[in-house]
Amino acid sequence: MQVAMRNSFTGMVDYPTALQLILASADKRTDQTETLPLVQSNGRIAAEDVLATSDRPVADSSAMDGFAFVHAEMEASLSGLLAGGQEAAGDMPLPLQPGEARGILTGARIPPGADCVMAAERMQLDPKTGRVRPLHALASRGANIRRAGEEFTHGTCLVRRGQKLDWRHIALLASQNVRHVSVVKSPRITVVANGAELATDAPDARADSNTPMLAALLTSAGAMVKTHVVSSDNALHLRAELLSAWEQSDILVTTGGISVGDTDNVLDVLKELGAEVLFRGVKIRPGKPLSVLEQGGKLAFCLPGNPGASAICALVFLLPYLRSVMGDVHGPALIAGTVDFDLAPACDTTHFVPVSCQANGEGWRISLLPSVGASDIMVFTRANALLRIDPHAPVAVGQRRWVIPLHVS
Ligand SMILES: Nc1nc2c(c(=O)[nH]1)N[C@H]1C(S)=C(S)[C@@H](COP(=O)(O)OP(=O)(O)OC[C@H]3O[C@@H](n4cnc5c(N)ncnc54)[C@H](O)[C@@H]3O)O[C@H]1N2
Ligand code: MOO
Repeated sequence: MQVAMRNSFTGMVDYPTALQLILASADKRTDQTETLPLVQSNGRIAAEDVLATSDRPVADSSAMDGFAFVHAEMEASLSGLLAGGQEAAGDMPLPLQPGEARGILTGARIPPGADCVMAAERMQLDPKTGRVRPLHALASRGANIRRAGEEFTHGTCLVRRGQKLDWRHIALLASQNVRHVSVVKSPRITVVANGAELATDAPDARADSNTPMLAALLTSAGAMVKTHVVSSDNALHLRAELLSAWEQSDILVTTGGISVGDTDNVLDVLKELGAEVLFRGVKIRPGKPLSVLEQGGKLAFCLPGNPGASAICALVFLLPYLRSVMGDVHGPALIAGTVDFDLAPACDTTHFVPVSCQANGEGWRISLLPSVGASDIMVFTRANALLRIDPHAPVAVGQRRWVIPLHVS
């Protein structure tokens, strides 16, 4: 006779269904915004479009240190044009005088009338006459002039709502004198680990690696993270911690205690607290026990205790949910490479395999790494990507596959 188990995995969903259910309940937080000084917005999601308030360059300007002049005058003059003063970036030049070649530095506004700039080293100055002319050929009309608005014009959208901001956007916005930006508020996540083995004085104590791991991963993805360890298998202790954690956060994450063992209390405790099961178990490996519950629009992600399984569930379910609630319109950039191994998934199960993805001259080569399975965290320090292998889609040497980078930013 089969041993009866609590909370068995009888109604597991497949990977696409689990992801769909999670994303469907992502309550967009893009209406919850805050305004930050520009430099503090690094890594945050823009809450609104930001438009250019001026052309860039703001006026025709020089691309070289040299001389600005009228092309037709220089072409017509054998002895060259009279060297005038010098314009630097920040000056507001007066119009060019007839017959004048005005000294000019890179970035300076072109004096009205000038239509050509030549680099100083391509010109010669006669010290006796004070005239300059090209050393060799005359540059073409319009040469070395950056045209007003050639990079972008007033009103151009510089940053779209939903863009994750980094140094590139910060530079662009700073160039427009933007001092503050409106960004989406970071979701508050509480991660609660549980298990009597996590008590330092347990007879066979184990270190908690899941809360530091998840805190790092989720912080990198833009969340504000708190962690708690319930180092006991007592359901009442867990209940008290989960109740306060859920009240104080937008997303609850638990690790451990979600399988079918006698001390796996997480599912029952959350149900007791009024949560409804979105799904119980997913046909994936590792990470099968992953269960997600919902209460009042908030989700609880119950990740398996096995550290490798916990990491993979966080990467493939929790991060997409987090990005979605933050209104992040760009997912992680996937990498395409060529696989150098064969691997057949168990039927009806989606596998997630840490892989090494190395450049080999022809592109990326995706290699399998030795791993002891769901408890393995060492493998993630050797791997740099995750390969998804769908049911009935075995991997074979030479295939092109997409992988998810492990680096989260
Ligand atoms: N009869 C069955 N047993 C198990 C099944 C099943 O279907 N039937 N599923 C297995 C799978 S798959 C997984 S994964 C694990 C997950 O179990 P739990 O989520 O309940 O995790 P625990 O039992 O609490 O711990 C498992 C393992 O992970 C270690 N752990 C737990 N928390 C942490 C932490 N914070 N940091 C580091 N390591 C942690 C714990 O010490 C255990 O070694 O269940 C299988 N069993
Ligand atoms: O899937 Mo569990 O996640 O094998 O350890």
